[in-house]
Amino acid sequence: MYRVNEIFHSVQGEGSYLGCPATFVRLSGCNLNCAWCDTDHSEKEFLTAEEIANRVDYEKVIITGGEPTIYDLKPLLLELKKRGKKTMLETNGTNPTDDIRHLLDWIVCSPKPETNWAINERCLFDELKYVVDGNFEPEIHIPKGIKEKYKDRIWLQPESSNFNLRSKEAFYFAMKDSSLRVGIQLHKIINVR
Ligand SMILES: Nc1nc2[nH]cc(C(=O)O)c2c(=O)[nH]1
Ligand code: SF4
Ligand SMILES: [Mg+2]
Repeated sequence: MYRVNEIFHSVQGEGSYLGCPATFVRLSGCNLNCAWCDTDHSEKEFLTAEEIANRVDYEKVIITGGEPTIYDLKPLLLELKKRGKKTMLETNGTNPTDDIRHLLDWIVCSPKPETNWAINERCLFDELKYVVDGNFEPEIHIPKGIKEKYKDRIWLQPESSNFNLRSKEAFYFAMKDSSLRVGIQLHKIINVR
């Protein structure tokens, strides 16, 4: 059983798949407690893998939270793959993903200040997303090897409560280091889910 906050249909508002319609599965609970956490991940429903998969309408499904890797995601991912879904995960990078990598088409890792932007050595991913929050410094907080390996797939996302100022910071960071990329949260700008 999974503790679920919400299942909704929207458009990916962040990262490489920006603009793609997708079903979002927001699992409840998180292993961190970030100061600027903007997400309600309280529990609303208890659902089985099959019950969740039955509610996924779009081909793309984004599993998010909270922190989805606090669950054993295998049963859910197997159920989604059985239905031919393209599976995507949003994780804070603190837990391994190597054991579920083969069941995921895309993994977004978003390290957090709460852990000093650490990434678990068994956390495999396809792209990185850093929130530009006034404390984040690319030169200090992004490991050098990662910068080279993930060039053009490292998103700098302005923190939304101070969007104009943080966006400008993100611009300057990217202009100084061309492996970085300025991102947005489209859903927040247009105020949809
Ligand atoms: N539209 C939309 N795109 C998103 N991409 C990542 C989200 C998340 O909360 O993990 C999210 C979200 O909550 N809404
Ligand atoms: S990792 Fe994400 S969901 Fe968890 S507290 Fe931090 S911002 Fe919120
Ligand atoms: Mg969000």
